[in-house]
Amino acid sequence: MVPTPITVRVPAKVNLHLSVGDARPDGYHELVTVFQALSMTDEVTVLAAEEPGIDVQGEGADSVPTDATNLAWKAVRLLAEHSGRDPEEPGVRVSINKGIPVAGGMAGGSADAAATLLALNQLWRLELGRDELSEFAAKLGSDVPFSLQGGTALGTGRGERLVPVLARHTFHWVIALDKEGLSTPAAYGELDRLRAESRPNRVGEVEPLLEALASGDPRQLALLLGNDLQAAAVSLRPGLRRTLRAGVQAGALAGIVSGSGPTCAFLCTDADAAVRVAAELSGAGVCRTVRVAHGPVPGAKLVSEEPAHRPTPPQVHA
Ligand SMILES: C[C@](O)(CO)[C@H](O)COP(=O)(O)OP(=O)(O)OC[C@H]1O[C@@H](n2ccc(N)nc2=O)[C@H](O)[C@@H]1O
Ligand SMILES: Nc1ncnc2c1ncn2[C@@H]1O[C@H](COP(=O)(O)OP(=O)(O)OP(=O)(O)O)[C@@H](O)[C@H]1O
Repeated sequence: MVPTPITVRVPAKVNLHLSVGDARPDGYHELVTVFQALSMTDEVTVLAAEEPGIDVQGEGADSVPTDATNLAWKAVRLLAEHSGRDPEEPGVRVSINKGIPVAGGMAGGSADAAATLLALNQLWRLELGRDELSEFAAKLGSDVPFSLQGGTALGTGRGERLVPVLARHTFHWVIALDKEGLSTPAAYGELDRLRAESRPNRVGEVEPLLEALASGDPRQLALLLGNDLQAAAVSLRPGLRRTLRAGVQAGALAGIVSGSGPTCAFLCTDADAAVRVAAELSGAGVCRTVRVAHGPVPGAKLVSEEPAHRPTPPQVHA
C-alpha cells in the first residue's frame, strides 16, 4: 500500500534579542538569542514518488531553488542516509507552500528543513524522538532546531542549543516585508566589518528581556528588544531606517530588524492595535507588503494533529 502524503505546518521566527559575539574559528558567531515563533507559516508535504524532486509554490517561490541546494532537500538526503536509503534516489517528492518571506531573516529555509525532517520521520516510520530530530536539525542550519521546537526559546552556541522560555502572553506583531532579500552570511560579514572600523552598540544582557516575557507586558518587552545584526542590515539596506521609523510613527511600541533582515517586526499593544498599525504602515509606502502576526505559536506540527478549524489571520497588503 502506498503511504498517504504527510503535511507539516511550520512557523517563521523573529529574534527578540540577538547578541552576536565574535567570529569563531569555524566562521560562525557565538550567539545569545531569544527566538519567538510567529503565526506566518510554510506547509511542506512529502509523498512517496517514483520521480524524486521538489516543487515550491506561494510567495517568493521563484527565488527558491528546486535542486539539491534547497535546505528541505538536504533534510531528505540526511534522513535517507540515516535510514539506509539511497540519498540520490530517496523515492520522495517534497512540495513546499511558502508563506514565510524568502531570505527575509525569518528562517524560511530552516522552517522547510525542519518540516521535512518531521514529515519524513512519519512517512518512513523512523520513530526518531524530538531530541534525535533536533540533532539532525542542527546539522542542517543554526535556526533549524528552533523551527522544530517553536514557542519562545533561548538559543546559545550557533543558536542551535535551545532552552524553552516562559512567555505569559500572546504578543501581537506587524511584519514589514522588503522588496528584496538579504543574505545571512553577508549580514554577519557586514557586522564584522563595522566592528573592525568602529564600535557599534551591542545589545545588553538577556535577563531583563526574559523577565519582561514572563511578565507578559508588551510595553516592558518593547523597551528591551535588541538585535546586534540590525546595524549590519541597515548598513546594507539603508532604507530600513525609514521603515523602522514609519512603524513606530504608525503606533507600534517598538520596531526591530528580524534576524539578519531585511524584514522588520513591530511589537504592538494588542491585536486591534496591530491591525491599525499595519493599515497605516502599508499606506506609508516604505515596504513591499505588511502582515499581522502573533506569537508564540508551536513549532513544526503534523497538520493532522492540529484542530480542524483555524481562524485566518488578517492580512494587509501595501
Ligand atoms: C541570523 C539568524 O537567523 C538568527 O537566528 C541565524 O543566526 C542564521 O541562522 P541560519 O540561517 O540557520 O544560518 P546557518 O545556515 O547555520 O549559517 C549561514 C551562515 O550564517 C553565518 N552565521 C550563522 C549563525 C551564526 N551563529 N553565526 C554565523 O556567522 C555564517 O556565515 C554561516 O555560514
Ligand atoms: N526551502 C527554502 N526556502 C527558502 N529559501 C531557500 C530554501 N532552500 C534554500 N533556500 C535559499 O536560501 C536563501 C535564504 O532563504 P531563507 O528564506 O531561509 O532566508 P532567511 O529567512 O533570511 O534565513 P535565516 O533567517 O535562517 O537566516 C534563499 O535566498 C534561497 O536561495
